[in-house]
Amino acid sequence: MTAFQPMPVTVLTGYLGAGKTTLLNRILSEEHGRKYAVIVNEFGEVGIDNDLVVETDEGVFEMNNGCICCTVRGDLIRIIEGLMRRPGRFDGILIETTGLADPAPVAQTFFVDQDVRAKTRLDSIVTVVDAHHLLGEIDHAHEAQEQLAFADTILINKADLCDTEALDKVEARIRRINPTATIHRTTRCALPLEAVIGRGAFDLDRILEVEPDFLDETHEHEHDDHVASFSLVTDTPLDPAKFLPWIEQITRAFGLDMLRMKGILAFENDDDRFVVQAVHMLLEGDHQRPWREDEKRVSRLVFIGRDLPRDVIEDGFLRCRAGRAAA
Ligand SMILES: Nc1nc2c(ncn2[C@@H]2O[C@H](COP(=O)(O)OP(=O)(O)OP(=O)(O)O)[C@@H](O)[C@H]2O)c(=O)[nH]1
Repeated sequence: MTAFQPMPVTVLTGYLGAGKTTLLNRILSEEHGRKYAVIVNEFGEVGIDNDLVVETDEGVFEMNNGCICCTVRGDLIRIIEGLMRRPGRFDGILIETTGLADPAPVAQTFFVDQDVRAKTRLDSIVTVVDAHHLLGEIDHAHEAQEQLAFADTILINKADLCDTEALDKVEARIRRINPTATIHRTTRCALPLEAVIGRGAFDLDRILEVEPDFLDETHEHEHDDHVASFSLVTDTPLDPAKFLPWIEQITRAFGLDMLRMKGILAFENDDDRFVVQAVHMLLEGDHQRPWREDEKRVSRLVFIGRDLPRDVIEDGFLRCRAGRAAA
């Protein structure tokens, strides 16, 4: 009989659009012979992330009812307890938090809840950074600072968008917040998996230095009240000739305040799902995979930003439906 081994848990965090899902998909796609249970939490009423994560044997557990660090901690505990009743099915748990989550309460769950604590071991908090946007954001985004302070491993991602001098500046800023974490520079989160998984890197003593009340359950934190999310949904197919120029225009016009946009779209006369994403003004779009027979061809877009004009954006979006007059 083998001795009981607590289940290793890796928390993937990082500000909006930094590359957490990209890293998660890399971990899940690599040939390593291990199986991971995945928990994804996102900010916004319409779940999109679940659809952007590659297929896994165990499925993806979604928590969309709020921020993982606030209202859904009870859900997190229940999901983990449920997973622990399926021993032998997987080798580790990966948790992707929303870009607006403070990782402290997530990490705290693995120490203050007796049951979870007995069965799991927090292996590492990995923080992904958008090298292109970090310096513009960090002073306004309290969550981004917390995510860096709590990390034991940091990926300075999107290195392809910066020169060495800019990356050095980003690294210097990160070091002011976290002098000890292991830092890697990456493009599309490409790095050997051993750099992020199974390192036993989480160090409670260091965390208690950063946050002396870490183990105190009443620990409070605040979110930026101006950051809000809304979702747009339609089951009428969209006309790409209208939608693509419109979304480019929206991204240009509102890019400064638009922290994140992502969507899964059904275009007219197109059997493939189209995924569109933006982080501020950087926009990407591509076909993903064919719509399945049993899937409703619904277009969903989620916007997260500071004081974005929902009515203007919604009006423009609805005008992109096939057969409607353009804006
Ligand atoms: N140029 C460039 N783009 C990247 C890189 N890594 C990720 N992206 C793109 O950045 C966008 C956000 O990536 P995600 O992996 O979805 O980021 P995320 O942190 O999961 O985003 P949220 O969970 O929505 O906050 C996508 O359009 C990616 O294709 C990179 O290294 N370079």
